[in-house]
Amino acid sequence: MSTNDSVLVLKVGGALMQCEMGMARLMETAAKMLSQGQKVVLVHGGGYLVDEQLQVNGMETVKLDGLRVTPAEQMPIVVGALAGTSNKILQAAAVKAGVVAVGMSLADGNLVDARIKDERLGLVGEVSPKDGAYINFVLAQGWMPIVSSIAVSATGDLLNVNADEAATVLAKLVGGKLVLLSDVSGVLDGKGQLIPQLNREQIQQLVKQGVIEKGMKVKVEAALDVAEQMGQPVQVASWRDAAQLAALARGENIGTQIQP
Ligand SMILES: Nc1ncnc2c1ncn2[C@@H]1O[C@H](COP(=O)(O)OP(=O)(O)O)[C@@H](O)[C@H]1O
Ligand SMILES: CC(=O)N[C@@H](CCC(=O)OP(=O)(O)O)C(=O)O
Repeated sequence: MSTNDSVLVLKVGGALMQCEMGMARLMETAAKMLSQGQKVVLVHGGGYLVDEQLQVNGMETVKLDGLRVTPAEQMPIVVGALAGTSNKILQAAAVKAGVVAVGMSLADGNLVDARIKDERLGLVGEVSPKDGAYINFVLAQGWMPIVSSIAVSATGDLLNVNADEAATVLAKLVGGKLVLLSDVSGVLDGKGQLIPQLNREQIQQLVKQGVIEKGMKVKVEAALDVAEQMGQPVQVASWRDAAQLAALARGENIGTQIQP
């Protein structure tokens, strides 16, 4: 697959939407990159907001290996929190920073193929890249797509896709460089120290030891899939860290490099 260095696919975790300052800093970084001609796709999660909304509605959060078990009765809440509230909160922050943002989901413009991932997870989707025309059109205007991880299957079911997996598929679709920004500075070792680089073997070892778990396990496995398929490192870093964002804007590597 060809790689176009001028597209950066940035994924942000849901905790960002609870931090005004974090959103402002991220959008200022995006505005700077866009003004330099860098194309940016922003993919977002919103797991925290989904948890909160489920609780308010008297429903339970159940996760299997970092993925939300999504029964049909929870779907309206999941879609509202991700494709609605989270997407629009980020769009508002983008507009405030002077970025022209186009809010969308994986269901728009034939971007992906989506199917049920595993019956045990309910309406959780697995996606693969399909047609880049829509997102490439948006990018060609100098606009920033802000993409939620809600997809629709060929049979018309709404599906909940893990946002790290959504970001990997969009990175493959646009041939972009992938950076996964979470609330931790990167992948941490058993002592809480940042690990600068990881390959498949090291990841398997750390997962086995229980050092990499839950959401970070999903993230690192998604990153490894892209790194191996595209033959380029994927970065796992933090949106909280102003120095990392500044380095990102300068085109430097930040956080943990997941190596092909
Ligand atoms: N080895 C690890 N290094 C860093 N974080 C880890 C590790 N293992 C588990 N985690 C957890 O993974 C979380 C990040 O994954 P997740 O919550 O899915 O992030 P996001 O919502 O930002 O995508 C961290 O906040 C941390 O609690
Ligand atoms: C299937 C699945 O787990 N979907 C995720 C989608 C949101 C997400 O991934 O949010 P973060 O990036 O904030 O974790 C969920 O429902 O929480």
